[in-house]
Amino acid sequence: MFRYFEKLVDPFAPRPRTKPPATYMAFLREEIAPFRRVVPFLIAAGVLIAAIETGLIFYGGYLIDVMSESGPDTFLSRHGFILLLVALGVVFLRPFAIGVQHLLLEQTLAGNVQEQVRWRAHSWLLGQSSSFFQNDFAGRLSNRVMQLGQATEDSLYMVFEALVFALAYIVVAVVLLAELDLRLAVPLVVWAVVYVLYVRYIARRVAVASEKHSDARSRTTGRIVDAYANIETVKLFSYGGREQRFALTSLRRLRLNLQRFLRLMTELAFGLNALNGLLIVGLVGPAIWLWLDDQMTIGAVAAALTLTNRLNGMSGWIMWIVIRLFEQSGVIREGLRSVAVAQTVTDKEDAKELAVAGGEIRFQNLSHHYGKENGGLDGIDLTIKAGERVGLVGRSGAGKSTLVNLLLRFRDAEEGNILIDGQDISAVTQDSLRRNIGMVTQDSSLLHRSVRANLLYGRPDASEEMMVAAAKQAAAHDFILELRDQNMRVGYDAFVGERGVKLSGGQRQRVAIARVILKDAPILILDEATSALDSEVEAAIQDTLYSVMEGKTVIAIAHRLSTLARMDRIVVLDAGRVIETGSHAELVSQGGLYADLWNRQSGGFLAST
Ligand SMILES: Nc1ncnc2c1ncn2[C@@H]1O[C@H](COP(=O)(O)OP(=O)(O)OP(=O)(O)O)[C@@H](O)[C@H]1O
Repeated sequence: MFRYFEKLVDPFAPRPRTKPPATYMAFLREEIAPFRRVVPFLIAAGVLIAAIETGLIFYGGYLIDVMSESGPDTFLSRHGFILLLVALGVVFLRPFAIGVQHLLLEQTLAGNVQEQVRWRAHSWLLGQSSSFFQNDFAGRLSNRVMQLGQATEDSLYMVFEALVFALAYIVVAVVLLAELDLRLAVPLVVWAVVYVLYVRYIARRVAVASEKHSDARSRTTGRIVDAYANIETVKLFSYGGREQRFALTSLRRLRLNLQRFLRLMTELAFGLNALNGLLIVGLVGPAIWLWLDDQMTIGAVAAALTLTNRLNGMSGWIMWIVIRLFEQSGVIREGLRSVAVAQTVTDKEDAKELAVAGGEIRFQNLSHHYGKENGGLDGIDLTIKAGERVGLVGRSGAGKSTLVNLLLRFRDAEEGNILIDGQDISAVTQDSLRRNIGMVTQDSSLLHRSVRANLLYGRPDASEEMMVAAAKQAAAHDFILELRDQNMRVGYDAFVGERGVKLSGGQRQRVAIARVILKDAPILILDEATSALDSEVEAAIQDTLYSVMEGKTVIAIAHRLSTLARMDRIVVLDAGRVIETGSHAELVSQGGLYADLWNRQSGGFLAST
């Protein structure tokens, strides 16, 4: 039975890739949408339970009156049947209604909506551009994704468990009181109105305080995660507890925000109880007065008394629920600041798959200044022929990585186009673009998964033999076989640590090279791909890389010019512009920047060619 209710909704069902709504209500509406079949039943169950509860109170008053009127002799014959019906209702109907309500609340709603929100938010964030992630803490983003799920679940749960019940309770209570005497319904209506206004006043302040508190919490998480993720830099440079002080500033702000929030709680406790005092006096007073005047029975007074007691207890609970609701609305708003952000690099609606025949790459009037006046790239016109191997050279900051990042569409260029085999990369799907490009970087980070999972990342369908062959080509097979992690997984099954930290830089680079060999994409980008290798391994891998380059279009970035020995052409960038292009020999004889850089590097391939 549980499983039936748990499976009523599929939280991971595919959905259109649109930006999550940025406002609180629209967001909740969207998240509740998959549950729309269930909502009427949830509301019906809440109303039924409230009607039974209030009905019982008034029935209690009625029972007192019947008992005092009829006495023990005639009580059962006059009233036995109704009593039996009520007893059956209490024993069967009430638990049944509450049971169904909770199956829908816990199994269907709470059990699914949290992960639904997180899954959707995470999927959306994965589609954000690199600059989005560069501008934020990974810790803060993940905190927001996790909190968003929790807060949404909490909010919807409270609405359907408590608010529906409370609303129905007060409406039924007003109706039944009016049945007894219209004058008794008036104080309850007045109280309910003042109560709602007061709750609104407090809750709004709670929402603001909660958003600030939640923001401070995410910021603190961001700082803490950032410190852990860069623990070596912290240890190297953070003398005299500087990092601790940095975290302390955040924690102080967090505490201040929490204190502001808690002040509201105290204010609330006082205001609420003052209001409840007025309800007790306002409802029971008139009831006694009506009884004195012989206009009301003892049973009715007893019912009014029980009702006020119950409302008294319930109002605190509801207030708490409403406060939590607004608190969670603050958390949701804060989360949406990261999650409901439009993606800047997106596939066009009619985006096609990139079809690579030869792999010609053409940069046309390409400029990108990272939103600034200058820096980055400035009017690049460059064509790399199909199958050509080009070495990209330039001083640090010349724009080499920018060019590659634009080619990979990690960002969209501010001006100009990039064409691969005549197809503008902004008009094809990002998946198909990146599927056709293999890349090894200076610091290829690996995912904290097994070596096998990392190798197969670019080609999940590769066979074991293909994978091992690629590892052997990259001179990685032998050291992989010797790997062992703390969970005693060995070889290709061993985990590599976050970002691959458990491997040496050279080992990481070899796994990255094996991964690219396995991926076998027609375009290859090598960004200081062998920089972490010792010269012996590097020489071996260079040979492998050259054989891998066969038939591919290659862009190789290197500071050590000797590694570009066998490139077809060298392109020199400076301050975001192409300033020289030609073969090594041509450029050396030109006596420009390249010749300058070359002369400063001792050794080199001139001797060996
Ligand atoms: N995310 C960014 N936001 C703003 N400016 C950036 C960003 N990345 C790079 N830049 C700027 O763009 C220019 C080119 O940087 P890029 O990283 O492309 O140079 P590079 O030639 O690859 O340098 P290196 O050889 O040191 O890796 C630099 O002035 C740099 O400050």
